[in-house]
Amino acid sequence: MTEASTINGYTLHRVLGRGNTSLVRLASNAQGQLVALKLPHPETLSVQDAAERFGNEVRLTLQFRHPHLVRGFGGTPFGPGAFLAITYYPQGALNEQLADLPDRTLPPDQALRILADLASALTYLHHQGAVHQDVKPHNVYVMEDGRAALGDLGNTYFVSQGGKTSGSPYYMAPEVYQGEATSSASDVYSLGIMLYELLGGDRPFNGHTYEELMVAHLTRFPPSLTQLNPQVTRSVGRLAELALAKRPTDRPSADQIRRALLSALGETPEDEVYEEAVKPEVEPVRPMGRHAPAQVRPATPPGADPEPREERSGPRWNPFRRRK
Ligand SMILES: Nc1ncnc2c1ncn2[C@@H]1O[C@H](COP(=O)(O)OP(=O)(O)OP(=O)(O)O)[C@@H](O)[C@H]1O
Repeated sequence: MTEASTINGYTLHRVLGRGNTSLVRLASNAQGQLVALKLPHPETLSVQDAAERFGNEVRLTLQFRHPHLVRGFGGTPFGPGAFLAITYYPQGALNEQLADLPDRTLPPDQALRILADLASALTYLHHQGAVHQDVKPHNVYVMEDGRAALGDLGNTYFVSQGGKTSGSPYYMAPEVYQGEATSSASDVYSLGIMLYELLGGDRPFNGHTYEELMVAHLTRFPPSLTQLNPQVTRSVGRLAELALAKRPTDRPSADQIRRALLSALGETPEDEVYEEAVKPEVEPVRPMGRHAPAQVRPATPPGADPEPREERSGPRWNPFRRRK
């Protein structure tokens, strides 16, 4: 590397990836510890909505503490020096790991462990009064020991403060398609889609356009997971059905899912004890859309192909990219 390369005391190494919002670089701190450094694109900082989302991600990542939420080590939410230092996951995001598998399916116990970890992270967020809004493999990181962490808190909001509704069409709950605000139950639905996807090898609802996906989520019932994968037990198949209930009130809570998944792994679920959230040292970000009525901001504009054509052919193509 020839360019001068330190930012806020972190020495920059190679590029790990590039998302809609930021460039992600491998970096090391003064003690030589490797981290992933998220650096917002210049366009992110110049568009208010995107800049606020990045600031929100920095603030909440540093504030929340949970073993299955991506851990933040330091960051600056706003301005030209904005950055976020988080745990480095050598295997990249889960969608990238899945793309490398021949049939996109993990062995059941590995999938159940990842899902139980995500259910645990959601239980914590919901307990804090927050909604994640973007649960999907793109935002999940798995360590070599098989333990998972949920990341990308850019769209996370506290229910008491209100927030702009958003989501990714493949993972978005029926009521959100219908214009309702997101909730803990819509996060559970997104987890249900992942449950289906990780054990069944495909997402339960597909479509070429936003409308097709909306119709599928609102009206269709996918084949049972136990039919798709004989290794899936009836109780886990039933759990997926419940998590994908069309009515939010019919879905289990994240904690009920966590307990059921741990039982499926042969473990005895225990109550979770939470570390206190860290008091933010950074300037609080103005809650997004506080005064605005809940407004659906789907990842794909209505009528458009939900899978961005320009990236479809690449091996790292990611159909869940959020549009700015
Ligand atoms: N902690 C990490 N460890 C290793 N690789 C990472 C990490 N975070 C991100 N990456 C890599 O960088 C890519 C881009 O990250 P990410 O999707 O979080 O970017 P973003 O621009 O913040 O998100 P979005 O596209 O949703 O706005 C990921 O797909 C992954 O390959």
